[in-house]
Amino acid sequence: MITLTQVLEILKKDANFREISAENEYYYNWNQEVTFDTLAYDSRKVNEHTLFFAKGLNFKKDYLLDLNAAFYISEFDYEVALPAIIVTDVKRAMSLIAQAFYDYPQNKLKTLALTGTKGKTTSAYFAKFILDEMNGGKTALLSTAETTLDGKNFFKSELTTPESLDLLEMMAKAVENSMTHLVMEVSSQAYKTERVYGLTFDVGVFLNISPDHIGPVEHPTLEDYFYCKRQLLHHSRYFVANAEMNHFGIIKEELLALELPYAFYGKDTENRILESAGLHFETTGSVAGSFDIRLLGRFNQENALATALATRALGASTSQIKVGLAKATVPGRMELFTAKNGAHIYVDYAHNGISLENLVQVVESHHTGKLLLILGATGNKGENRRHDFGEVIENHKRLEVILTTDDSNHEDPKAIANTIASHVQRPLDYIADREIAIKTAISRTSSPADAVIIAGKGTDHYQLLNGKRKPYIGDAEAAQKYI
Ligand SMILES: CC(=O)N[C@H]1[C@@H](OP(=O)(O)OP(=O)(O)OC[C@H]2O[C@@H](n3ccc(=O)[nH]c3=O)[C@H](O)[C@@H]2O)O[C@H](CO)[C@@H](O)[C@@H]1O[C@H](C)C(=O)N[C@@H](C)C(=O)N[C@H](CCC(=O)O)C(=O)O
Ligand SMILES: Nc1ncnc2c1ncn2[C@@H]1O[C@H](COP(=O)(O)OP(=O)(O)OP(=O)(O)O)[C@@H](O)[C@H]1O
Repeated sequence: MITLTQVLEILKKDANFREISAENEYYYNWNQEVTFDTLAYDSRKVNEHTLFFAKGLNFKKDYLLDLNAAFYISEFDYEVALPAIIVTDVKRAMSLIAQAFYDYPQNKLKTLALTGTKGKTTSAYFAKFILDEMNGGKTALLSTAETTLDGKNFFKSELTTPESLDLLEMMAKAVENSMTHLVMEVSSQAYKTERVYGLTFDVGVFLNISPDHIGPVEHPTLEDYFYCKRQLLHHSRYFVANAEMNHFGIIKEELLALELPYAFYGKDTENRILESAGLHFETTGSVAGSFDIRLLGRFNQENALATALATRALGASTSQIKVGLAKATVPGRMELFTAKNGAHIYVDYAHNGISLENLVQVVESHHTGKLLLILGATGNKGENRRHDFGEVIENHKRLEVILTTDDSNHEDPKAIANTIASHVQRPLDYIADREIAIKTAISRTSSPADAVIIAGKGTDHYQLLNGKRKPYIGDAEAAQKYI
């Protein structure tokens, strides 16, 4: 519960309050106390005691007409019967009011936030497995792949970082469920749209940066994308950063200016990977030791080192880090299945050129036999991926490729496949049905030297076709069905 007095205090303190607008008059104070028992940003989820947030690009005045709520908060006076609290920034207001409404759950959890272009989900799972070793399974997790608020039940997330209202409600549930730690991914959009406004994390991690999420609905430029991600530096008590990432210089300068305690990793720092083999690596520095992980690839060892440093800052011992990392699996990221003939089937979420290149390189270096690739490209978005995928296939002549459907949406999957194939000199197969494509690829393997890479969908159990999500068995399930 929260009162109108508390709401106005929060907004005034944040220099976000403009006025209350009611019945054609403006007020700085309201002479009657009001108690709100729910907060909502969806007009379909209100009651007469709700404080409603009118926000969003697609918000319509119609949602407020005849709305049975107590007050609404907005940047815009819609001049409707319902009294309005007018603010300069509704999303900031939503975050701060939600924190008070849920009694500041962030202060009752030790929080670890991860950002970066690649590796957030993988590192978030690594961190959860390590912290679970330390706290006996009391780590809540908010990731692109899955969310858990009790450490046992997992559900699929809609956004990488939820809207502040949902986020604070989830944090409060985690506290109610006796969780002691929360690991979460913080996307650049979260900072751009104030989903984490007013939150400070115990540990922040910056994994890497490369051009991504640049476009009309996300970030106008790489500068904006990077700047938004760097906001995590300003909202962490301790920071871990990859010294090998692009533009690391400014991160270092910014951290020094903030006088924040930090750990850097990568060459030319004390925290380095010394020796690295398939699933084993050795490190030097504050978490020196030898570690095993279940995911191939040097970048996953870097994710593991970043996570080791971050969880160390939260009190994890080297042995807890070792055990956690050795146990960690990540849904849809380098999931490995072994066929009866010994061939390895890799299911990975890689859905752009860079990720696919990394993935293929890793698998190629571990398999001397046949290398099959199941791949499609999304329709009506990321069109340049078709060219990038073509380049990867062209660069790796050993790949035997079966092109297939991957969220073709309003486009023809065959036409998408033809565009990928147009960038490749050799012929590629095409099987529209993704499950049959997977079955076919597995049937073409014969020994442990062979591998099938199923790229793109990761944990998705749907195909986006003609604007609708149609049920799909899932890559991992299809792999297990036919091995
Ligand atoms: C830019 C942005 O933050 N967009 C998110 C935001 O949209 P918005 O605030 O503009 O709201 P909107 O969808 O235009 O809808 C308007 C409002 O009308 C309300 N409504 C609607 C219908 C009705 O009858 N009554 C009503 O009140 C809705 O509840 C909503 O509050 O709030 C919506 C939920 O309230 C999100 O679904 C939406 O995510 C969009 C769709 C999205 O996909 N965002 C992506 C770009 C994103 O955030 N991605 C990052 C990941 C990036 C990464 O991988 O690194 C993420 O964190 O997920
Ligand atoms: N540190 C890394 N550097 C480069 N590539 C990586 C790294 N970690 C993971 N990848 C690759 O990127 C893919 C996505 O990994 P993951 O889901 O962990 O990242 P993410 O940051 O959550 O991604 P997204 O923002 O696309 O959801 C993996 O399937 C893997 O191929």
